[in-house]
Amino acid sequence: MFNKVSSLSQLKEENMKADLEASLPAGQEEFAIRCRDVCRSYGKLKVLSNLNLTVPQGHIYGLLGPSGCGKTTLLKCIVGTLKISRGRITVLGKPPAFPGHDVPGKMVGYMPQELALYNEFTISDTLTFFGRIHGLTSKETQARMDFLVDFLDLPQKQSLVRNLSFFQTSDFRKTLISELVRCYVICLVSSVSFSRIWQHLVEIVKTGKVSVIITTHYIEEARQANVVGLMRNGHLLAEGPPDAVMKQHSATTLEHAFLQLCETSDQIDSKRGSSPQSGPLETSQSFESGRDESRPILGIEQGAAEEVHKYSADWKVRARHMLPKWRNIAALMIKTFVRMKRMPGSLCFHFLLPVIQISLICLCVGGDPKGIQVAVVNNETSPSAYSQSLLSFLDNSSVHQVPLSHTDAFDGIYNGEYWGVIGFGKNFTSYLTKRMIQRQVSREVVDGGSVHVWLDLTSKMQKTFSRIAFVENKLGGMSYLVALPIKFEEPIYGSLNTDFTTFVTPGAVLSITFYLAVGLTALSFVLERKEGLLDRCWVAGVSSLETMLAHLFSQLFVISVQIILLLLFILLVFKMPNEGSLALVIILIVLQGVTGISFGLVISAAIDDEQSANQAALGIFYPNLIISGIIWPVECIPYPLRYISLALPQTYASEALRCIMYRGWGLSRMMVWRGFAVTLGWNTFFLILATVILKLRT
Ligand SMILES: Nc1ncnc2c1ncn2[C@@H]1O[C@H](COP(=O)(O)OP(=O)(O)OP(=O)(O)O)[C@@H](O)[C@H]1O
Repeated sequence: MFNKVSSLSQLKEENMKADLEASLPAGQEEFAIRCRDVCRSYGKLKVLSNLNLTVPQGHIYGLLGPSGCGKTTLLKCIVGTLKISRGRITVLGKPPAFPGHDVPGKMVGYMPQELALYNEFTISDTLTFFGRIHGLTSKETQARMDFLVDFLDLPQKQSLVRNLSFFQTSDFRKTLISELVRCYVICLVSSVSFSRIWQHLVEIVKTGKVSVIITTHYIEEARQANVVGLMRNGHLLAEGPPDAVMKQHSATTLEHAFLQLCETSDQIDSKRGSSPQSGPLETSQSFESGRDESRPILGIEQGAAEEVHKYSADWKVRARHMLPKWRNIAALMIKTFVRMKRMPGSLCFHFLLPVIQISLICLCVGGDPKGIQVAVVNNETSPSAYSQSLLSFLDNSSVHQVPLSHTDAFDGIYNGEYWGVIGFGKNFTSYLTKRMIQRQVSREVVDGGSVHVWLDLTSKMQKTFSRIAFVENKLGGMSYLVALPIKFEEPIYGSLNTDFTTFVTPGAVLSITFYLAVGLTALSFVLERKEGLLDRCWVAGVSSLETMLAHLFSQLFVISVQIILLLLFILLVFKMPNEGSLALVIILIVLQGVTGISFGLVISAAIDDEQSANQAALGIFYPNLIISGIIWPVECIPYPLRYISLALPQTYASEALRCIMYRGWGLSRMMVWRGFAVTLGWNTFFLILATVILKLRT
């Protein structure tokens, strides 16, 4: 076993030498990281307070301190994913996130406390992904993969991460970063209790060009580090080699030394607190008696006054720094596709969901009602009576007529068995004839010559407005037949058979595409942020714009398949008319999908937990559906609300899609281009907003 480890170590050392053959830039040999008077707050909570820390080049630095003292915050500031409020940090000679400086980027490796692995990835997928974002060739990745699998005794490369044991996963995470990255500074937010991994890190720093900073709250674990920094309440109490720190405080363990330092710090605090002249404890004391911690340690010399560094970068370097890198976008897209491939059930569900939704709308919304039970009380018995003729006009597939006596009909409607009662008096035919022939008739004749209708307008009827409308229309139609015949000519647009489904479908297609896209993306960053994967990628040099574009492009693939299936169903299965350009129809739906993706990205960037992200996505669904004129015309919306409706992403777009599909209009018509313009405007706004939020939050 030992032989295997040492030969692997040799191989590893050779790899490291090859990787680090390019020497560090001049002036950076002394120290890897230097923090001076660093302050950082979360709102009113001051987490880092005038912190000074120095990590010499080629050392393992153990950053120790109790939970919540600010270790992770400090590491995030060092790797450039968090901005400091005050002070100065230099990593390998320049501040983090300085244009052209590869921190964050290939010079720094970071493994957060969270899992930071994709559970549905195999070991091979994981290494390939991280290798890609660190710019390794596939050959290099393969060599490192072989080393890791042997070194950690991992199962097959094709084993899923979720199937690894707890310890295998933990070791895999910790070693992954140091193994893959050709970096000069490695930051690990976790304890490294496994001796083989310590040994591994010791070998890495032996090259003299790599420095490691490890945070832990298990103080004794850091005895093996070259330097330790004891941290409390956001600043360092002491910094130095572990033996020196213990000797300084005549302690046998680091833990005792730390306790002693805490007591001293508390005493100084209380003394200062009791003296009116004294200020807060601004700078901490190092292990060298009386020495301010901001002064050099471990022989690193520094002038009495802090040298004021001025950094500048060429505009070309700045521009290159801002521009998205295709390599990173491609790596993130491939990652998303691999995840999709590993979850085929979920992918099929995403593809089929819009088809199921639009099919349900076409089948269940807007059609004619069937089998409505209506009681008929006809007091005329003659087969040639007008009442019989009028009843024969009713569509029997919709209205099921139940001939009953007056008492039974009313008992039935009171018991909820019938939707209505249609009644004819016994002299209906003769009175109706009189109404048609005579100029003036008595009230009795008017009443006896009318069809009497009693409807149950509660519950069922109210819930199904279209059915009421239908019943009223059918029954009302009988009076039109007598009094006011209307002939509908061939319509200008649409057909006489146009129903509610036809009106709803274009808006429904846009709405389904939009909301499924929101659903696909609203949780994307939330989950990745929670798992530490976003931090992990950002430290590797992936920018928020690249993350955004990668999500947009990969989700575009999913919505394209959804749109193709949707169109096949509405045009071929449900035979919705399309008089206009199919290309325009497709482009408008795709653009609405992009609006949904970018809105999802805004939610994802702004919100931290799944529940709130889900609530935000669901919360806007119904109001937007109602006031976008999708299920009922905008003209019915009362005025102040109508202005809001017109500004929404789907109101003009639904109108445009209806105009293209049913009127055959093109982009020259204002009602069409307005839908495209509003959609493009929202896309741009959401994408910029999501990028800005992501950037501000790092
Ligand atoms: N995003 C955040 N928003 C608000 N407060 C935060 C945030 N992240 C950390 N904190 C708070 O800052 C303080 C320091 O947190 P930090 O994670 O840096 O400590 P730590 O020493 O790394 O602790 P641990 O070892 O338990 O991870 C804690 O009180 C924590 O609650």
